[in-house]
Amino acid sequence: MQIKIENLNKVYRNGNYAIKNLNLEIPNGMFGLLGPNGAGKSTLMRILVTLMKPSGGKVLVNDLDLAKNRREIRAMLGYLPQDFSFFSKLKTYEFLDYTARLAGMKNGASRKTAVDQMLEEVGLFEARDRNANKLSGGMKRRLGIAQALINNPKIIIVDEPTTGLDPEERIRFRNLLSNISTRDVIIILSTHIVGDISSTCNNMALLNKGELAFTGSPEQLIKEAKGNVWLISATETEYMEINEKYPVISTIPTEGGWEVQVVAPEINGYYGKQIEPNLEHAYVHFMENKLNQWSNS
Ligand SMILES: Nc1ncnc2c1ncn2[C@@H]1O[C@H](COP(=O)(O)OP(=O)(O)OP(=O)(O)O)[C@@H](O)[C@H]1O
Repeated sequence: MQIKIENLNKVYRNGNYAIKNLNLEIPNGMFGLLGPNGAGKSTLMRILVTLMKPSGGKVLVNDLDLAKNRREIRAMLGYLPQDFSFFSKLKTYEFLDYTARLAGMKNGASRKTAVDQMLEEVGLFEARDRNANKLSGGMKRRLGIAQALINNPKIIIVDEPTTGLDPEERIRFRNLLSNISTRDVIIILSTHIVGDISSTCNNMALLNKGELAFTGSPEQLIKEAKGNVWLISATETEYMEINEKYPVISTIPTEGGWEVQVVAPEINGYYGKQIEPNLEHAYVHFMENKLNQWSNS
């Protein structure tokens, strides 16, 4: 599977320019779409799932054109929207059975098998008789992914899937997606949570104000931050100054002061050492430096 996005633009009726000349290739596997609020992630997702037409440009899925082959492409899609909700009166298995019917699975016996298998896969089989609205937040998200997967989609699009989940459920959800990504599918994971991408995605894109700021592997983005992450041993007063001067990633109290992680090319006058960047550092480095440089130029 491959998605090719060419010169994509989206201007909303009120003049908001949500996607600007976007060119992007999305290969098989798990693809992370990262960007701050308002970057254009949801707009791009909505275009990809055919809920919205772009103002200009092209999207190709393998050799199919999204503008001309909407029905064929729809049949390949599974979508978990950010604000996923379901009919409260239905039991968990009833809800999934209903979505399977909507997806065109007409045969009752094979639909039942598919529903049971899917409930098993997302770890909801034991909860199948529970009302869907009584499930925990994490279980609801898993039911959301189950409805997106029920018709064996080739392209799975999940928008901010881990928002509101506790750490354990977040890891579980990521692992579930990772398992599925080993098949011949594309999973696009849109998020502003860097941790969701670092642990699962082989490729990613960084969007900012509707424009592509970076695309490549998370490792490539991390490489760009090398030499720009510091661990400073600071006194209380120094810590206050540092907080004003640099983006602080984390602080740990020590005896008589603080250990402060910052992203900066140099730390004039402070006592510290360089440390290996992770994706969170790299994201902050990129947003602080490159994007500020661009907007100033
Ligand atoms: N229906 C709409 N009408 C007008 N402008 C919109 C509409 N939906 C989104 N926008 C604007 O388009 C831009 C991109 O929004 P979008 O929701 O795609 O970003 P996002 O990256 O998904 O952000 P978030 O994480 O906050 O959902 C923003 O400036 C937003 O205000």
